Amino acid sequence: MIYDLELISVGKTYSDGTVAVSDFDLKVEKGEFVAFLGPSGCGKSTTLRMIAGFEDITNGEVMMMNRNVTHLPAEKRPTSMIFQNYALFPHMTVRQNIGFGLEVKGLPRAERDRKVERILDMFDLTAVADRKADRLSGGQRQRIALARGLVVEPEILLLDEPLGALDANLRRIIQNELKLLQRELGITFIFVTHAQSEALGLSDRVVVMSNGVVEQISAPKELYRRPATPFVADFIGANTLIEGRSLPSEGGFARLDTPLGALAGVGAPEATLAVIPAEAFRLSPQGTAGEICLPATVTGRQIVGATGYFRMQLADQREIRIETHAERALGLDAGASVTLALDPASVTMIAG
Ligand SMILES: Nc1ncnc2c1ncn2[C@@H]1O[C@H](COP(=O)(O)OP(=O)(O)OP(=O)(O)O)[C@@H](O)[C@H]1O
Repeated sequence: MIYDLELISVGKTYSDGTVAVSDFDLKVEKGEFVAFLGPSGCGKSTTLRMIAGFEDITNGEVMMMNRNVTHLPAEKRPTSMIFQNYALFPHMTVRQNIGFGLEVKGLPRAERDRKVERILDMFDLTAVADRKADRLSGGQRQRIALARGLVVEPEILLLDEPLGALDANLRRIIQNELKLLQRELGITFIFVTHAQSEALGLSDRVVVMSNGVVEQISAPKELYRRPATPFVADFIGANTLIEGRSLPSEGGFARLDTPLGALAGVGAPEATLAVIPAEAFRLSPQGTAGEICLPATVTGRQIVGATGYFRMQLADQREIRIETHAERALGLDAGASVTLALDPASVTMIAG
């Protein structure tokens, strides 16, 4: 199998001793959209810059299409990078900005012009092609940055929080455009973001990072349904984490002895942490066969249209929030005792 991009145990220690990334392994197929997601400072940008060739690699190797590019300068790599602040040249026109990369590569004038015109048309920028880049809106600048990255026809496009400077509305619009564009061109995208919804909504796979290490690499749905580490369980979605002591498995489910009683879920028998997504809790007087039933007390309730929002206290005093149909919420005021049912298939058991 030939991968577009392969990171083999890649690490980066800055000269001041900061370990920004350790042992990063990743294989990316042609045309995949991969997001690097994690809190500020977790090493996302450093990894992207190492892939681009803007940052020396301390350990490990970077391969692109079976070729070792670890020590290849940035301009010789089949990559192109788009920065959060777009890094446009303000005094150059849109056309000059887009053509700059081709000029650096030494393409003949006629070919350069042809490529630039084509991409201006594709990004709907022909009308503003002769304007200076600093006389444009955020959305237009964003398009220019994308056009500039794509005009050099990279195999891999690297995007470092490219939508970070846009307001929420424009961000949504450009997210859609970006996804369509990526599908259409079939180019591999590596996208850095700290916005969970952006990573889960746009990418084929998400790499979750924390403190310079990869926590999990999964498709968005899998990441959401089956977090593999306590960090991911806490960072993605709205989960309740309950620690316990492992019990023998039963009925194909791992089991834990917890302060709430025995819990069952999907995972290894030696797991010690139950991860319960907010939407898995169901208000039900007796549950159905095979479900786990937990007693709870209503501590707060709000009805908005057809939805009832509850705060509930579990037996170990922790508070959780659940949503249900408004009609089920009627009569359940603060202080009411209820039973919450849980399907063990929706619970994930992991090592704590
Ligand atoms: N040039 C540098 N010299 C020393 N340490 C650095 C340098 N650049 C980044 N770091 C450190 O390396 C770690 C990773 O930084 P990096 O910018 O890769 O994180 P990030 O996940 O991209 O964060 P953000 O979302 O804030 O951009 C941080 O601890 C950061 O302070």
